Parts: sequence; C-alpha cells; structure tokens
Amino acid sequence: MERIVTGDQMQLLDKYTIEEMGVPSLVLMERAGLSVFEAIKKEGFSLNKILILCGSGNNGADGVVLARLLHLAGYCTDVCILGKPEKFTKEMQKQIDIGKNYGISFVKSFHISEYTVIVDAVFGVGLSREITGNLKEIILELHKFQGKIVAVDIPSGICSRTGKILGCAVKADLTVTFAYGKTGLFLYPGAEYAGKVVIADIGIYAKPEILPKPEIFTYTKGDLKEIRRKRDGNKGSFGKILLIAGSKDIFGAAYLSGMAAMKTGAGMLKICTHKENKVLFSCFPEAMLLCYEDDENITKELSEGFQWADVIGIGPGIGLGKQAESLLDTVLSQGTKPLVIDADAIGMLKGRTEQLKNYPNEVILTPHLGEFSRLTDISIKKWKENPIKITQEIAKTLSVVLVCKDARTVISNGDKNIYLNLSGNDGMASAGSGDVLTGMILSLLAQGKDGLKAACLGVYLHGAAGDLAAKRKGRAAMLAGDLIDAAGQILDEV
Ligand SMILES: NC(=O)C1=CN([C@@H]2O[C@H](COP(=O)(O)OP(=O)(O)OC[C@H]3O[C@@H](n4cnc5c(N)ncnc54)[C@H](OP(=O)(O)O)[C@@H]3O)[C@@H](O)[C@H]2O)[C@@H](O)CC1
Ligand SMILES: Nc1ncnc2c1ncn2[C@@H]1O[C@H](COP(=O)(O)OP(=O)(O)O)[C@@H](O)[C@H]1O
Ligand SMILES: [K+]
Repeated sequence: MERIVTGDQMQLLDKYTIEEMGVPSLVLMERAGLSVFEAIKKEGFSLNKILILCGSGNNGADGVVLARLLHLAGYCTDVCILGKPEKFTKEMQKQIDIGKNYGISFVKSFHISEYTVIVDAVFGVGLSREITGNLKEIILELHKFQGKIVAVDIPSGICSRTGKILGCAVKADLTVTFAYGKTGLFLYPGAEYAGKVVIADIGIYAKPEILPKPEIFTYTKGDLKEIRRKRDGNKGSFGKILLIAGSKDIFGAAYLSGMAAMKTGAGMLKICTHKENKVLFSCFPEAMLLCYEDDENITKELSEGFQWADVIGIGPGIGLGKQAESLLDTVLSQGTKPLVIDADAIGMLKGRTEQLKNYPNEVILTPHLGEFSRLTDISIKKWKENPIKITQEIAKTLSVVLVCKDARTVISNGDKNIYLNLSGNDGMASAGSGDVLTGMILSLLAQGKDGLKAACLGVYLHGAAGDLAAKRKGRAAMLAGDLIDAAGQILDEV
C-alpha cells in the first residue's frame, strides 16, 4: 500500500517536518535537488547542455540547487529565472546567493534548440491559478522542444490535486516528485503530462494522526499477497456466489462476470439468468444455473438462492425492463448477504436509494462515470474536478462502497480512506471489462474480504491483468476475456 497526497496535503507535511520536526527547509531542498540530479543521471539522458527554468517559489529554489549540483559535477548548465524578484521566497533568494558564489550561469534569455535537457522548476504544489501571459508563451514554446524535459515535483501548470491543466502545462518526460506521489500526477490529463514519475524520499515525516484527511492510498502488486488460498480449503471455504446477470439476448456479460469470479478463486457459482441463456451450460459447466422465463416470478427460488449464497451480485447484462426491476427489488428487499450492484442494475437504483441504504449488509456499487452521473445527477465534468471528494461524499450519502470506474478508478466507503487505482490501461476501454471486474470483486468478497478491501484489491487486480494482457496481445487487440486468464497468472505469481 502506498500513500498519495494532494498538493495541499503535501504543503502541510512540509510545514510539519520543518516546524515540528525541526528539519530546516534548506535541508529538505538540498535533498530535493539531489534526488532530481540523481534521477536525471540514472535516466541516461544526453546531458550536453542543460537549461533550468525557475519560478519565484521553492520549486524554483529546488531548481537552483539542482543547477549548482550539475555545475559542480561538470555539466554545462544555465539557469533562467522566470519568476519576479519581489516574489522570491527567502529560500529562493538564499539559493540564488549560494549559486552565485559557486559561479553558476544565470541567463536572461535562451534558445531551446541549444539544450539537450530542460528542467521545469517554475511551479510546484504552490501553483494557485491559471498560467497566463509571457509564461504561458514560454511553456507552449517548450512543447516544440526536441530534447528531454524533466519536471521538478510536478509539471508546471498541472493542478496538484485534480490533474487539470491550469492555462497551459509543461509536458515532461520525467517527473521527480518528493516524498509522495501527488494526485495530480496520476489523474488525467496530469498523468499524461508527467511522463515517468519517480518518487524521491527527502526526509518528510508526519505522525499518522496529523496526516490531513482524507487519506488517499493505492495498491501495488505486493498487496495481492492478501489474496491467499488456504492449503486445506474446500470449495465451501472459497465462497458461494449468486450472480444475477444476462437477459434474453445478452449472454456474454453473465459469462464474463461468472468466469472472472471462478478464475480468481471463488468456490462455487450459481448464475441466475434468462432461459435462453441455457447455452451457457455448454461452455461453462462449472457454473450452476437458475433460469427464468419471460415474466416468470422466481421470488421463491431467489430467496433460496440468497440463503445458499455467501455473496450476491446483480447487474451485468440484465437489461432495464420490468423483469430486471423485479429481480432488483427482490434482491434489495430479501437479500441479506454482501451485495455487488453493477451496470444496468445501477441504472435502476434511481428512486430506490432508500432501499439501498436499508440493505442489511455491505453494498458495493461499480458505476462507470456515465452510470454514476445518471444516478447522482452530478456531471462527469464536475466529478473530474474533484473525484476524491465527490466519490467520498456520495459513498457516504448512499451508505455503500462506491467504485467510480474510469481510467483512474476511485473507491470510497464514505470514510476517511480513499483508494486511487493506478493499474490498467486504455486497452481495457472495451466491452465487457466492467463485467469482468464485477466477477473479480464478487470472488474476493466470497473469499472473505470486506467490501472496501474486495473492491480495492479487485480493481487493482483487474488493472494489473489489463497491463499483462496488453503486453501479451497489444492494447488495441486485447479483449475483456483476456483479463481473466491474465488475472489468474498474476495471482499465481504473487
Ligand atoms: N516548503 C519547503 O520548504 C519545501 C518545498 N519544496 C518545493 O517547493 C515547492 C512548493 O513551493 P512553494 O510553496 O513556494 O510554491 P511554488 O510551487 O514554488 O509556487 C509558488 C509561487 O508561484 C506563484 N504562482 C502560483 N501560481 C501562479 C500562476 N498561475 N502564475 C504566476 N505565478 C504563480 C506564487 O505567486 P503568488 O501566488 O504569491 O502570486 C509563488 O510565487 C514544492 O513543489 C517543492 O518543489 C521542496 O524543496 C521541499 C521543501
Ligand atoms: N483508459 C483506461 N485506463 C484504465 N482502465 C480503464 C480505461 N478505460 C476503461 N478502464 C476500465 O475498464 C472497465 C470498463 O468498465 P465498463 O465501462 O463498465 O465496461 P463494460 O460496461 O463494457 O463492461 C473499468 O473498470 C475501467 O476502470
Ligand atoms: K515544476
């Protein structure tokens, strides 16, 4: 598990380290400059001539430290200060004075074609508004640069909280960020502007209790070790899933969800679907079936299913008709086990939010942003302006674990910990990917994880499977079904 912070949170952590722990700001800055110096050398960029662009704040001061270190190491380095002298922080003034003592080269103008690397130390987490005027022109000019661009902490122009472009932004090949990844480096479009992100330890410290809320975290491959199989387990120990999925002409969604559940370790699966999907049996004999005909009332059979199952899933491919509504109502009124609601079933939740809140066990909702927007009347644009806060608020209002699926999926149970997912790629933006995710989350729930854990691990595994499938098949050619085998391999590896 790794922590991610917003720029505001980072500023509080800097302040705490300086004021409460007593580490001088200049010491942190020296480590910041040194970590960029090391990262640039490690990357193997051609370092014939380097230009460092600095703002007036402490991001600029990091840039001047870097210039001194490069100069001392014998690299031909120019510094151009773009910020106004009257705005210099005391650290920036100090670094300029030190830099002059060391004889580093300060230039007033430059031609980008003379340089092989340009370092962006104009704005860091202190960027507070849109970039305009002359600075904007300079940043847009950098888009034509043929060499490599390195951003200090965050590319200038990217909002460190939302990843939005404020006026214009530097497009970096490498971003060296300090202490923790910033949300703006991972949310789009910021993620695209950041290039490769390296996180450098510079000695920031904060007691857990002073960490500003909400705390944001992400998983990496090692976290999947939590999905352990018991050596002495039997099919009962790995959980029983009742999956209500598919409808008259839709068979694939039930198949993909069910297969994903079984192939990520669930013990038993019963699929409740329309009779016409019986063909499912022939290619998926491991699943049990509970079939209904047009307009048939299967409340009694479903109730028995609820007793039998450890977890319930509803939604993939069930359609939006009367029969689907009746299935959802039965689940909400009679189900008692942990529940995953996806796809079409989310569309039918509008007007049923009271039932949802009264459900006697954990509920996980997995909307993509279109479904989220239709359910909440919050536009996708608005969500993207504050994904962390909005996901947390809606999860709290609905009393659910909310999985807002996007290129960067955000998960919250309304509490202070928010999950931001960093695995996955655009090859997953193809039909059926969401169905596969539902199956994986159900499987982890069935294996005993709580709702938040099952959702976060499921989303991470799903994305990691997408990354492996992309390597094997290519992002354009991979299919949702490819995620299932890839996930199995990843689980086996960890
Ligand atoms: N704290 C520490 O000791 C450490 C900090 N560290 C480093 O410092 C960075 C944070 O430094 P910071 O807080 O000084 O802010 P920074 O990003 O340099 O920008 C502020 C300046 O930009 C200006 N400005 C803002 N928006 C603008 C706009 N659109 N257009 C024009 N101007 C604009 C703003 O002006 P103002 O808003 O006051 O008018 C102010 O002058 C952090 O990312 C990390 O790199 C590390 O070394 C570790 C130790
Ligand atoms: N560009 C992307 N990068 C990473 N993950 C993505 C991207 N696009 C889509 N995904 C993931 O793929 C899944 C798509 O789900 P969904 O839209 O419900 O698909 P479907 O309804 O076709 O099954 C989500 O888990 C989403 O996070
Ligand atoms: K920067």
